[in-house]
Amino acid sequence: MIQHTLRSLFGLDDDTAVTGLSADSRQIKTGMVFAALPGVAMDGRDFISKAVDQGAVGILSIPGTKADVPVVESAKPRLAYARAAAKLFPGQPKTLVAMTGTNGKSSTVDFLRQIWVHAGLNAACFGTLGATSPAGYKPMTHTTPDALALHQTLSSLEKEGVTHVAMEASSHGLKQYRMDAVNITASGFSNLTQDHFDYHPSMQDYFAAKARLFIDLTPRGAPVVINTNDKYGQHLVEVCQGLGQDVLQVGWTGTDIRIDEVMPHSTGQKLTLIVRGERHIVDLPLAGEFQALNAVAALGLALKTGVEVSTALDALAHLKGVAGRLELAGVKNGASVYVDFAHTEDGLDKLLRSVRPHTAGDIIVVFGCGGDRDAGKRAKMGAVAAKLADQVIVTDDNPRTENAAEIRKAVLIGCPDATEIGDRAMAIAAGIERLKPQDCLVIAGKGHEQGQIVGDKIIPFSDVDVARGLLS
Ligand SMILES: CC(=O)N[C@H]1[C@@H](OP(=O)(O)OP(=O)(O)OC[C@H]2O[C@@H](n3ccc(=O)[nH]c3=O)[C@H](O)[C@@H]2O)O[C@H](CO)[C@@H](O)[C@@H]1O[C@H](C)C(=O)N[C@@H](C)C(=O)N[C@H](CCC(=O)O)C(=O)O
Ligand SMILES: Nc1ncnc2c1ncn2[C@@H]1O[C@H](COP(=O)(O)OP(=O)(O)OP(=O)(O)O)[C@@H](O)[C@H]1O
Ligand SMILES: N[C@H](CCC[C@H](N)C(=O)O)C(=O)O
Ligand SMILES: [Mg+2]
Repeated sequence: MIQHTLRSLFGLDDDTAVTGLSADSRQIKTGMVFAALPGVAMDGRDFISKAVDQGAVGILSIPGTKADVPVVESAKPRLAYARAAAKLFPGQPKTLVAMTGTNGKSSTVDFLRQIWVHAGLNAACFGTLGATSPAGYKPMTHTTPDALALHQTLSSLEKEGVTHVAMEASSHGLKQYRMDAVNITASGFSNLTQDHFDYHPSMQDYFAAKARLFIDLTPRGAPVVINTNDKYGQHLVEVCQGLGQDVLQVGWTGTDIRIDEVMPHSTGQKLTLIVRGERHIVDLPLAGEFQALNAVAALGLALKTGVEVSTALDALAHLKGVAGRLELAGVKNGASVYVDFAHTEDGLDKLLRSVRPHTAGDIIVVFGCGGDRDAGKRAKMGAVAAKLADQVIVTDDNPRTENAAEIRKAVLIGCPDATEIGDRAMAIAAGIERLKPQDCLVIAGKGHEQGQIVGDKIIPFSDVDVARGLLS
């Protein structure tokens, strides 16, 4: 089957034994087709001879590529690669929702999965946090996996019997055509704020990548759920209406699902929602404005994929928080310690505003910024921390290949009065040490992550485990 599919896809003769496809020469074995893709850091074409030595029987690449084996040329080889991946791993869950936006994707896809499960459906979600389905949990390396891994995942979920799946669409994934062969039923948009300027040359380019989900990948007439608080969301509403999509507007200003009132309390928030013109009160067991916004986006997507209003609202009242998103790590003499994944200026802003109504004393924040990522957000995150927290401790996130002290220095431009403690465990310890009974400590930036990336090594590290260890 694979043989025949690949042979016909790549126009190879009947005698050629074709065994698989990869875009990584290191994975090539006898009989495979090598997709030689020009990339960000390297050029796959530089590895063609190595791939052929290892047994590649065909090459997929851009026009003009030369090799000692047949070459299939494509002006968009990543698109051709994605289409080949979908043919190799056929089968996708019937209802497939893709969620995009700078912040809120992981939370929204998990909330949607929870609503579907509450409605009795065989549902899954995947992205930054890995894949969760009734069969269990599988880790993943990317928010939107490489096309081959993506179609492998979709195919195995469908074989498991999953009928409803929600996935995250990252701007990298969309720009690199990773999900162009995915059969999308509905899509969602949360917001667009500064991130990834190491990869996108401008906000326009970043928006254009996100907008591909709605313009190129979601079928005309399909439901799209958009948070209209966001100015890019408002623009996207016009674009999608122009294209004839079935637009559902949600959020504080949502015309279809509107958050009318929020009453924070000790264990969550009471939301008054106007859903299709009718008023409903939901006790959401999760704190924070951003979690309310993600919950209504998930609600919109659930309604558009066939869940009854009453069932979906009941599911919201039973929602479980997502790992590393405003996760309570513990309490010290009445002071709460939260771990969160805010790693953008807007995320940190929303996070710190979310804990304020629950904090009578000081908000102490411990955070840093990742290396080899958008350097422009560092001082801006520092400034937000200085503005909205009472005490700031700047520490290391994932320095990757950058000098950690230089990253901290860039953050400190925005919060010059902050305390600097490079060692993350020591910074968390200092934050806990400072806590008085009415205070709140927020450890931001790494959320669910189980390791700290230093150079090319991953050192085991979990904010929640470190905080719990220190609190016990
Ligand atoms: C910047 C970026 O998006 N890079 C992704 C991209 O790599 P690339 O093709 O540009 O890679 P490259 O290193 O320049 O190499 C070019 C080609 O040569 C090949 N190669 C390279 C070396 C070799 O020995 N042999 C070989 O064949 C590579 O496999 C690649 O096909 O395509 C690869 C395959 O899909 C991804 O694994 C890789 O993710 C890297 C590891 C990464 O860190 N990506 C992050 C930034 C990312 O994608 N993040 C997003 C968003 C996260 C968020 O939401 O905030 C995500 O979806 O995860
Ligand atoms: N709707 C939102 N608006 C603003 N900030 C949010 C929103 N939702 C989540 N956040 C903040 O962003 C962090 C990450 O949330 P989440 O993991 O859901 O986003 P994501 O879009 O999946 O991120 P990533 O790009 O890393 O995949 C949260 O911990 C929170 O601090
Ligand atoms: N998906 C995001 C996560 C950032 C998390 C933060 N801990 C960092 O390393 O910058 C990224 O890869 O940019
Ligand atoms: Mg995510």
